[in-house]
Amino acid sequence: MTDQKWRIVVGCDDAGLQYKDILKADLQADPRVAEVVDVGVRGDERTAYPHVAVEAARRIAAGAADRALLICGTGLGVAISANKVPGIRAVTAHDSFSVERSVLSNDAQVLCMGQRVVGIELARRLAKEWLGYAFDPASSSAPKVAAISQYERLTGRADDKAELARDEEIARISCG
Ligand SMILES: O=C(CO)[C@H](O)COP(=O)(O)O
Repeated sequence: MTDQKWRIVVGCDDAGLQYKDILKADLQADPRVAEVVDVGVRGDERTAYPHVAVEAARRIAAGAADRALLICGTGLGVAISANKVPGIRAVTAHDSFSVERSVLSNDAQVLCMGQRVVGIELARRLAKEWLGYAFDPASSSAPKVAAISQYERLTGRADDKAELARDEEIARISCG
């Protein structure tokens, strides 16, 4: 459980619009939520899911939001896209345990669901449960999440010299 009030971004493509709007209304009505920012799509918009997901993820990476809830047909494309933004850990989850562990094990800031996969009442329940979890930086999961960040940081380096240093550092990363 957490006392934190979340700043949340919601987003979807046309295949996730109905769920996004319902979940957005739930989040706006939840006392644990400080702010909900909708990055689309709305109405008849046809923006493809990668653009919406990356926009949402960038807001988190920039510190303007804490979390994002993204919906597409499957919840897969938005997760893949959001994960392209450095520092972002996005997951697709349609069950209670995975939603819990996405936060407590993985410190995932982005939860993705598929409107064509999960029923709306389960999606609503999962989003509600999701708000109740906060990652514990003192937990045994923290070094594993730190290792993910290290891999990301090191594999992002471009030049040859850095590549050598990167490989050496990668070899030293351990979740021990
Ligand atoms: O589910 C989607 C992407 O993972 C999206 O809503 C539909 O994508 P499409 O099958 O490429 O149209």
